[in-house]
Amino acid sequence: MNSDAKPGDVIRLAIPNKGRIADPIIETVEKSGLRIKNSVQRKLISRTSDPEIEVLFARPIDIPEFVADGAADLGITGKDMIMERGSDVEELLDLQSGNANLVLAVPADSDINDPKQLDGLRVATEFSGISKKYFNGLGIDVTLVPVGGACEAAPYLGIADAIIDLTSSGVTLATNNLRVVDEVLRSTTVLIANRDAKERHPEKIAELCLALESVIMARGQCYLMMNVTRPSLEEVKRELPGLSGPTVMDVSSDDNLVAVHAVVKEDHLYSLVGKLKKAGARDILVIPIERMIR
Ligand SMILES: Nc1ncnc2c1ncn2[C@@H]1O[C@H](COP(=O)(O)OP(=O)(O)OP(=O)(O)O)[C@@H](O)[C@H]1O
Ligand SMILES: O=P(O)(O)OC[C@H]1O[C@H](OP(=O)(O)OP(=O)(O)O)[C@H](O)[C@@H]1O
Ligand SMILES: [Mg+2]
Repeated sequence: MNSDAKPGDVIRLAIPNKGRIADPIIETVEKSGLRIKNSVQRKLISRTSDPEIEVLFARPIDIPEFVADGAADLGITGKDMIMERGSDVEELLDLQSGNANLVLAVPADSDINDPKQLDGLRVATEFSGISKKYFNGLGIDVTLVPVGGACEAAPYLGIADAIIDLTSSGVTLATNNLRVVDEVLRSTTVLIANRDAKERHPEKIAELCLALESVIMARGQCYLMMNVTRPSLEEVKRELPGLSGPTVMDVSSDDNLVAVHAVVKEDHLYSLVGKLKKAGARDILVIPIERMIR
């Protein structure tokens, strides 16, 4: 057995080795408590803080088939990669990151406003599998022009009348004077498994899902602690939405004082702290939340 061969009882999790979704995925996995031993060197196979789980670093587009054919038990990659490969895998969890839309776009001055107008025309794309299914579903016969990247140049170069490509900020489309005609797919990063892995390791997979979910739930939330005199309590509580209302505790050193704790959205904090102070709160502490399980 070579050094990278997987002993039977170890679960292999494939994650991206490069590209814009790689680091956010590694960060989420590490924040869940599963530390990756060689995440810097990006060795092919890396041990983790859980002796029963190892990580396989791979290209995002290869991860769906690695999971489907058993080279890995689990994987984290983009939904668009899974759809493009048409892999037989099960989605276990949406990591709610790596958001990208796969869109059909045409030159801004084109008279095409409906995909049906592309019948008999050419469409350049890196996503031939998804595009074929999309146009078949619409009953439209187009010529797909496969490209390996920089798809947005195709109409300008005269090799296609439209493109199907990813967009997130919209800068590439705008820069290349391209206009969206239809949305083909909304992609996020997802945790996937093959059926065999789900049957052999139900508890470990459930444990990993819960750990990852706790990181996702905690995103954008923070923990507030403050002291409030009893007469100000009602006014302070009115300012605190919280998950299930704030927690109020007696302060042993002072009968007139209570401690108030609450989970609040980080983006409410800027205006909230001033309102709480005005309502009578003091000694206000803001603490980041790493994980949250409802
Ligand atoms: N512009 C983008 N915005 C958001 N997500 C993107 C974008 N481009 C690619 N992705 C996502 O990154 C994942 C991997 O795609 P890909 O391998 O092309 O990565 P990349 O970051 O674009 O790297 P590369 O530089 O090799 O193109 C896919 O799931 C895809 O949805
Ligand atoms: O909406 P935006 O934020 O502008 O991103 C969209 C661009 O990102 C991807 O290209 P990438 O930069 O990954 O190059 P690639 O085509 O070689 O993958 C995609 O193919 C688009 O061209
Ligand atoms: Mg890319």
